[in-house]
Amino acid sequence: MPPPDFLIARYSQQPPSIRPHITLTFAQSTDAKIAAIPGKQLILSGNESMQMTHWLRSMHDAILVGIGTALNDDPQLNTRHLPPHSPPHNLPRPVILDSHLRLSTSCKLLNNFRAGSGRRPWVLSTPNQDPSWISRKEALKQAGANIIEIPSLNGISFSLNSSPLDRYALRSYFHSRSSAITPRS
Ligand SMILES: NC(=O)C1=CN([C@@H]2O[C@H](COP(=O)(O)OP(=O)(O)OC[C@H]3O[C@@H](n4cnc5c(N)ncnc54)[C@H](OP(=O)(O)O)[C@@H]3O)[C@@H](O)[C@H]2O)C=CC1
Ligand SMILES: Nc1nc(O)c(N)c(N[C@@H]2O[C@H](COP(=O)(O)O)[C@@H](O)[C@H]2O)n1
Repeated sequence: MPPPDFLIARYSQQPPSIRPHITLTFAQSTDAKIAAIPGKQLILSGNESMQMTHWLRSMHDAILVGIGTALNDDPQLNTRHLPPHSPPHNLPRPVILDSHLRLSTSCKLLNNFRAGSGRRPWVLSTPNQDPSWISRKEALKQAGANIIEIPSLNGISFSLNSSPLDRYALRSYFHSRSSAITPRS
């Protein structure tokens, strides 16, 4: 089963570009909230909206979240709400902004990767000589994460059109948006 026509129409209209295509999405309550009490995941989307999110995930190379979301929600960022398909639906590459390497080695993203049901997560972090950062880096690498070191200026200074990420040929990002992340243009 392909994605719904309105999504195919929308995404086939993209002009060829040297910049990656970025889709920014968030679910919002009727009183304009996107998150609840820290430490508690808030599910706002109904079934149809969630399915659309998962179709969008299947149509992008990567999905970007901040470490706050990774710690709070322990997300999977996969396409499990879509009907089974052979070959399987495309899974987006999880990309996590995490300067201090706070990601848990037992998070679902790494568990799924090790179980063969998710892509290897890429963790964007800030180079650091602190022994505890180095030891967390080794632990996360052992757990399956790909750690990409990017210099930091008030958070990771990533720019989706001219950053080290370009080297990895990701041409489309699905940004599950929190309030915090704003890429530099
Ligand atoms: N309703 C919805 O659709 C969605 C809701 N959410 C909710 O949002 C909440 C999390 O929000 P919050 O913790 O504020 O934000 P994020 O999840 O975006 O995490 C922000 C953290 O990411 C790290 N970071 C590194 N580089 C950057 C950068 N360049 N720009 C911004 N952040 C960077 C920083 O931590 P450090 O300094 O340690 O690197 C920063 O504190 C959760 O409750 C989650 O459920 C999230 C996504 C979608
Ligand atoms: N589409 C959508 N609706 C909501 O109500 C949400 N809370 C979110 N949140 C985003 O999806 C991530 C969870 O993904 P999994 O279900 O674990 O695959 C969460 O971390 C937010 O990025 N999205």
